[in-house]
Amino acid sequence: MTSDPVRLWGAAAMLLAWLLLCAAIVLRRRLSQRAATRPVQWIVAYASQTGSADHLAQLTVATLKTAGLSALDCSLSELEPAQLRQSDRILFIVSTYGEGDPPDNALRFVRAEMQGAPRLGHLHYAVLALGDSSYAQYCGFGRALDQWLGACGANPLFDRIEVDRGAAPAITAWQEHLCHLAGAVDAPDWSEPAYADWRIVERAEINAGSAGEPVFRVALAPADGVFPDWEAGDLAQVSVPGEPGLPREYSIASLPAEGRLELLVRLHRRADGSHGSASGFLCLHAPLAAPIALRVREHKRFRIGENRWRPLILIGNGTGMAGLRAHFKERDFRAIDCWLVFGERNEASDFHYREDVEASVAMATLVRFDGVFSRDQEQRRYVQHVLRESGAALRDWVERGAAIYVCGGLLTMAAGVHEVLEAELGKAKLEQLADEGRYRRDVY
Ligand SMILES: Cc1cc2nc3c(=O)[nH]c(=O)nc-3n(C[C@H](O)[C@H](O)[C@H](O)COP(=O)(O)O)c2cc1C
Repeated sequence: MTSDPVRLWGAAAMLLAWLLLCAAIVLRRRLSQRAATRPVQWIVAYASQTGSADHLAQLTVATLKTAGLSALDCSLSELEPAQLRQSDRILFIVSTYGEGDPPDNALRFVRAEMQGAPRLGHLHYAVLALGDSSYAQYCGFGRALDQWLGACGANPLFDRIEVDRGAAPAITAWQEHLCHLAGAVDAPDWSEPAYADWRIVERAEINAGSAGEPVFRVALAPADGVFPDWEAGDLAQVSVPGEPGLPREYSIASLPAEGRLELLVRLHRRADGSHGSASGFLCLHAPLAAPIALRVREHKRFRIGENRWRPLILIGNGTGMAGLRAHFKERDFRAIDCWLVFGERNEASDFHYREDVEASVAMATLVRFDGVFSRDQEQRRYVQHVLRESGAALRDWVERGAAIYVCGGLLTMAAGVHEVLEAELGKAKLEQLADEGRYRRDVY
């Protein structure tokens, strides 16, 4: 021990310096930890069946980020209970399906959250509801969600905006609110890709003698010969002359490698006997040489995506064969099991793409094919009957990792198929498959 005051002061100074250094290190680490765990400022939660809400969510996030804010998008089912209870800003972009029902990727949220009434007084939110005013329950899910959030005490940033069939003014109104919230001056360009001129290269009625309305196979090619890229599952939007701003969407049945874009179009007949404007145009009135305004729309939720190496169960009816054909055609290039269940009225007249189905069966791409023709026997029989009778096979395929793709009429097929899948696989399992992107539907 020393009693020399100079040495004692020196030691004290060194100790102080060391303590200060330690404090600085701890403080710096704390600050950087806080920065790393700082919650994201904006969450954009979407619920989408055919990708429009999903696409708008991505644009919304990009706009917020451009203004220097932190933002992330997720599907409503991916929104964690803690995120809902802790975030103070969430933007909801949701569409409506069925008869006022939520899209598939909102089902978990509806069951887990909307049955209850968590206290959300801290939350500021806005709802962009996508819908179609020709349905009785216009924007039904968006309205229900908005009402529920209000009842839980959440605070609307501005009134719900409803978008009727993608109408541009409503989307512009949403953009303006966003720019205001983000403190941005210039609204970014959200315009959709332009239509290109296409021409019909072949058009044929393919169900002569059918008990149903005529179905046409319409093959198109771009006027400039340059095919855009698309994938199995994607959609073609056709702008009908005289009806700008209301494009009609059709599942694309072919792949770019085939050198044509094929659609299956059922000629729609109205109650007064006149033809639907879009189907009448494509099937009957559009002259073969005249330009048709068309653009391809990516349909992420019906693409193969993460399911590329999984066995596939393809289920559909009627013109839903279009979306399924693109998927099994693509499989011809890869040896992975595919099971197709297709329903129509009569085998003789309504077996769309018969040659392609038979070719894929011969190539063993389709290791199982069930054609279910409802009127070929006394008792009406539909795809859901085959699925019910094949419960063990269904479970086995899903056990082996299969993904399920459903394309066709909602009321004429998909609702019944959904019920059978729930019964055979279990409600929780089907929900889990939907969450994992292993149950995908393109229904209309
Ligand atoms: C089978 C089917 C059922 C629909 N039911 C409704 C409905 O009940 N109410 C509504 O407002 N819109 C309804 N729509 C329209 C969709 O909500 C609308 O097309 C929306 O823009 C789709 O957005 P998404 O691509 O994000 O799923 C329905 C669409 C389809 C194909």
